[in-house]
Amino acid sequence: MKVAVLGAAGGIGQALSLLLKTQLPAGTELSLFDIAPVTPGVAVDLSHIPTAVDVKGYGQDDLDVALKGADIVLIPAGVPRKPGMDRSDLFNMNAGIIKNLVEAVADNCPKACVGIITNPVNTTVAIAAEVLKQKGVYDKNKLFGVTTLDVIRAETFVAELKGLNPENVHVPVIGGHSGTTILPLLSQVPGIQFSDDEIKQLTHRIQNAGTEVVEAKAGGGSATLSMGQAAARFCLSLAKAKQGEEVTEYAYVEGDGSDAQFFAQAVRLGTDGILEILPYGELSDFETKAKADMLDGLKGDIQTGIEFANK
Ligand SMILES: NC(=O)c1ccc[n+]([C@@H]2O[C@H](COP(=O)([O-])OP(=O)(O)OC[C@H]3O[C@@H](n4cnc5c(N)ncnc54)[C@H](O)[C@@H]3O)[C@@H](O)[C@H]2O)c1
Ligand SMILES: O=C(O)C[C@H](O)C(=O)O
Repeated sequence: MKVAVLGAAGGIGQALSLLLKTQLPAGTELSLFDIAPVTPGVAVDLSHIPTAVDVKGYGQDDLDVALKGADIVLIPAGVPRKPGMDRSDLFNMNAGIIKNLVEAVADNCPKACVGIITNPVNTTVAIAAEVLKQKGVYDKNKLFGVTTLDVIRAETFVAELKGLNPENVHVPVIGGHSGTTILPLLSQVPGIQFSDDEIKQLTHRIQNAGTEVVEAKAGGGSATLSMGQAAARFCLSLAKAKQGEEVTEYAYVEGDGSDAQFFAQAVRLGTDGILEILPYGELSDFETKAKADMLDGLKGDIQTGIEFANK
């Protein structure tokens, strides 16, 4: 199996690559690409860790070879937020980066499962889908916006509030990946009841957790370490699924369009990507209203991506 990370020298890229070097199955090739000149050095550094994962680093001119034959591609390439910015403010910088990188994915590894981390995810995933369609290789079962960070945050915050071990807490998070489009389904957390106040406060904290990190880093970027962990979890699930294990994860994917063309939901993964998008079940009144209130915004974010890719 070959796993490629595009943007591998960045804050997320390095954390993710470290976790993948130590956790991917033996025999995997880990291919690191970034335009930053340090990239081959990051690969040499990681290559001294004694696991049977073979790391190679590629710079600026070697995108094609970095991607050739990859089974899984993770893309955290691009600019992060600073305080005062919304994720959508990153569109001008990151849209073109995603377009170029996904074109190369289509040319070099058209059958790969692709996880988009670069913000604004609500929009960059739509760009990626359009680019893959233009290249005639789009498979909606293999394109994912990585929203795992929303899930691990929700589980952490619920566990903190209720004094539980976060490993035993499971919180569905649906919708998109920005502000109110992030919709935790606290009514569906097994075995835990919340007061109305707790629901309001937790929902707000989960929706604003990215901003919490951006403000705490005070101009030094956004979440990198927790995102590295989240992306590694998602990638390892894709890898397990490729090897025949059935795994369920949440991700922002193209489903039946009943909410929006792309929508984060639980997906059952198999050897060829999504086997099944699982229904999210019955929502509480609070969640039903929150979903209704955010859908137009999410659809607008998606439309922005479609228009960008087709202009
Ligand atoms: N999906 C999520 O939940 C989530 C979470 C955190 C951050 N993000 C997003 O991930 C992105 C990266 O964040 P970061 O903190 O790692 O940023 P960073 O600045 O630390 O790293 C980004 C890396 O991308 C590289 N890069 C830029 N253009 C490139 C190109 N054309 N090809 C290859 N590499 C390129 C840069 O050289 C840099 O090394 C941001 O857009 C951020 O908003 C998403
Ligand atoms: O908040 C950001 O800009 C980065 C990321 O989307 C996050 O949720 O941490």
